[in-house]
Amino acid sequence: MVTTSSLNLVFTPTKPTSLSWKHSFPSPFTTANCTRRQNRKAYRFVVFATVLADPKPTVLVAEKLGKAGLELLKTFANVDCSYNLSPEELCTKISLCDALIVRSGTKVTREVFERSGGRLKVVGRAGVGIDNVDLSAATEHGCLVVNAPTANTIAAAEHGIALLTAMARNIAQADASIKAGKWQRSKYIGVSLVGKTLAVIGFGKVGSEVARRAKGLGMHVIAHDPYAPADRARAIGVDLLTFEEAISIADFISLHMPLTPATSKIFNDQAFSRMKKGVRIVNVARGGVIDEEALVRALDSGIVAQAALDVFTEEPPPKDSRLVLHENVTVTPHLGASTTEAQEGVAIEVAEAVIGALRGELAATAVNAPMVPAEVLTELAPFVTLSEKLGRLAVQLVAGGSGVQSVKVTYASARGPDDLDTRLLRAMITKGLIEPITSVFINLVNADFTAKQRGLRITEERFLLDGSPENPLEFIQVQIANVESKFATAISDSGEIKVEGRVKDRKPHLTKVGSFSVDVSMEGSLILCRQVDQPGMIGSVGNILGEENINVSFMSVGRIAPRKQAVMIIGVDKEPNKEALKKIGEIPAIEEFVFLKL
Ligand SMILES: NC(=O)C1=CN([C@@H]2O[C@H](COP(=O)(O)OP(=O)(O)OC[C@H]3O[C@@H](n4cnc5c(N)ncnc54)[C@H](O)[C@@H]3O)[C@@H](O)[C@H]2O)C=CC1
Ligand SMILES: O=C(O)C(=O)COP(=O)(O)O
Repeated sequence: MVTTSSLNLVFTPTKPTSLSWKHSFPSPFTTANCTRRQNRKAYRFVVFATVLADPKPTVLVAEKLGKAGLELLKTFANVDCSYNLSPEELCTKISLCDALIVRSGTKVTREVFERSGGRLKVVGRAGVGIDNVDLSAATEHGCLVVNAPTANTIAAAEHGIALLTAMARNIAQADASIKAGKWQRSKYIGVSLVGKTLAVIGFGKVGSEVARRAKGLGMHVIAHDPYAPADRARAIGVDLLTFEEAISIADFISLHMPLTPATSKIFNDQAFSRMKKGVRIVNVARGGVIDEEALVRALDSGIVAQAALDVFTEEPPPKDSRLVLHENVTVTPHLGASTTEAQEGVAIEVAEAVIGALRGELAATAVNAPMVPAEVLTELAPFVTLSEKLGRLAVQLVAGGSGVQSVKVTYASARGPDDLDTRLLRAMITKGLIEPITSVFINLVNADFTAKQRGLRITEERFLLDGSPENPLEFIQVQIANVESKFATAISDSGEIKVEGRVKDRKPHLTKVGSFSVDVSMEGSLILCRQVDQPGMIGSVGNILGEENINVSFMSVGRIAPRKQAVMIIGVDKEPNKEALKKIGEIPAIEEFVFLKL
């Protein structure tokens, strides 16, 4: 039977477990008018574990941002507002920045991430569409991308309705004509909206607000959105139809989907050929969802009677663009989000998200990382620390040249799989496994990507325990298969390096090494020894460390049986020098030992 005894020789108080990174950026949420935001239920999780050299991070604001957002940023960071940078100027500046804030006018390309030299930690998009940010490159570089998805919804919807009504009544054309000295009342006879069918393509935040408003104008509204829940549409009195059905029965079509490979040029010759002759189209989404040349053809042939466009494939569009100059086309220069209210809103939304991310927290607007709700995170916090330390410990037990390829993580919990989100834990185990052996910086954003790139296969297993699921987890076990260990004792009976940990008093504890049960708090550095169990062992090692003035923070001995093999784990405040380690190795009863940094 394996028994455990544990002995705390010198108690070293530990810092409370903190999920924010080790840098000490002050909280920006200290002024009275920010308390509402502070109290708002935010989603938070660990993103970065770097210590930034400058006490204040630098945020590059590359496009005009609302004043309230800038003020908020300035409470926390050095803010560099440099608008209209050329791509080369952006790439040059970026290596000096921890965060970048953009709107739709800046292309955040792979080169931007490459040239940042790893310093860029977060890109904030002060708006919804993130098609101007190379998300794959961001993820590969461990750079978080956040957006401001809610604050401009109403502005975009109102602009959609403004374009719809302006188009139907020829407002822009009539305005231009009267300013040119003409009075053409019969030329600008419009069409009525009441009773007409409007197809909303993309029934998300903006699309559903457009639908609501169009119903108020007496229109019959239908929608197409492959991912929208039918009950949400029903609640607004909108029928969800297929793309073909929706575009073929509509008198008006309003576009509100994101630009993705699937939606790129979805409005092409074929789509236009299915529409009712004389259909009218509004686009406040992205220019790229329309094949603009096909739209010109459809306008020329009369299939499309009118179009009202806020967005273009290329922005600004070429001065001689046939589409823009077409007499049946009304255009605005990407003004959907441009209201005073929306700009203040997105500025605050994005500033909060960027500050949160730089502080090691994250608002609910991460685009390239999973989100963990605040209450779940509070519960998981000590397990997050445990996960990273288990990974860090396990990989240091691997003998050089073994090549870690296959890692199995077992989560023992009384909770069902739906009640336990392990993405954060897996990311932190990955971080612990990879960071000690490379110069790669790992966070929740790039953990899975980096593991995959390095050929590291991490499988997860749940071990369902009986009993009350009060604690999210009972223990976590990390096993590395097909490797040699520099501490043979760490190899379990089934042949893998195995370490297991639990959380006690919200602190991570190592509770198993190989087949030996132990119990040590996982902090500082550890010396793991295998010896023949006999009196005086703790004293012998303690004396050697004492001579070197090394504080021992705790000790734990796990043994198979009295006077048989035992594992002794000693926590030390600093790394013993080579001489001291050699002396420990020379204690006759010690069969093997290893020094590990947590
Ligand atoms: N012109 C402007 O200034 C503004 C433009 N926008 C753009 O409007 C669009 C919508 O924004 P939100 O409503 O906030 O986003 P959202 O994410 O709430 O809604 C987008 C909807 O499109 C749907 N969708 C995805 N693929 C689709 C497909 N193939 N066909 C039909 N629907 C599809 C999604 O299921 C989702 O419901 C985005 O492209 C955004 O960038 C948003 C704000 C301002
Ligand atoms: O939020 C969006 O998706 C928009 O298109 C708004 O773009 P903007 O921030 O005005 O450049």
